[in-house]
Amino acid sequence: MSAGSIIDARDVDYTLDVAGRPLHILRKVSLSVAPAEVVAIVGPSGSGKTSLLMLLAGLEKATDGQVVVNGRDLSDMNEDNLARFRRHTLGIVFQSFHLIPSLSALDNVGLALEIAEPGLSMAQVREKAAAALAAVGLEGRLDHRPSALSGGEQQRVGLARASVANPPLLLADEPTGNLDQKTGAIVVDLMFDLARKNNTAVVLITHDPALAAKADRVFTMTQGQLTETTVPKPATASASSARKAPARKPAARKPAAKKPVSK
Ligand SMILES: Nc1ncnc2c1ncn2[C@@H]1O[C@H](COP(=O)(O)OP(=O)(O)OP(=O)(O)O)[C@@H](O)[C@H]1O
Repeated sequence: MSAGSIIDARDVDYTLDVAGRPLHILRKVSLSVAPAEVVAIVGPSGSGKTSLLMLLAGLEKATDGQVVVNGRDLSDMNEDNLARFRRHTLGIVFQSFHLIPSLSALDNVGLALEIAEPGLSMAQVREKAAAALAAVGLEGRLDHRPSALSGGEQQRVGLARASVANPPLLLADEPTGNLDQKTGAIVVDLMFDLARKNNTAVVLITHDPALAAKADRVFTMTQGQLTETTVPKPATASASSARKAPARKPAARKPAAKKPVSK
């Protein structure tokens, strides 16, 4: 395993038992991501991208191989430890935002922070949540509920919520899937800028090669196999791959009738 990686997945197989037959979703997938590195995964629908993200989040277990995130081998962890790991290590950005409709933008973000850092006072929670929303340009929308926000604004709230506890890793599954192209590009720029400023690693899943090209490295998933892709950098992309990752402190999808095939 590479020393100091935020993600080190090695030879990961993920096979489901569907109606008594094995469905091989991931085959010998390996992925190593450095702290503060921004990577994108593209690939056709059904190729296994979301499944890989689920394994990295500890929401599904690999059938074979090893998934190590932030130094923790996820296959060894029970549900309590996995929940704790997720609270302190991950921010997740979803395609359909998943904001709580009855709560304001501030409270959506504040609630996530309270869960991640239960020791904070209400004043600290409000202050940090407001700062996270200001960091995504929503300082004027703190009291707005999701229904009063545009799609792009809702996804910015989702981004503020995912990053408010300053996790070392952001996982984003098609975060622009419900946005028009221009708004999607703005949200991805914001996500990558924020991650680079906070030294947060990102795994972005996207269908859009132009968005993927903004990442430090791009991978392609094809029929459950992951390969690194050489992508010419757009002239305006930040050259963050040249940046030295500084030391930092460590910090859902188809519910399904399925069960992993045991090794
Ligand atoms: N719970 C499940 N039961 C049966 N098949 C599943 C289940 N979850 C995933 N699959 C299958 O596994 C394959 C990979 O799915 P996955 O969602 O990981 O692909 P994806 O690349 O993220 O696709 P998309 O881009 O459309 O979201 C697909 O063929 C999918 O139908």
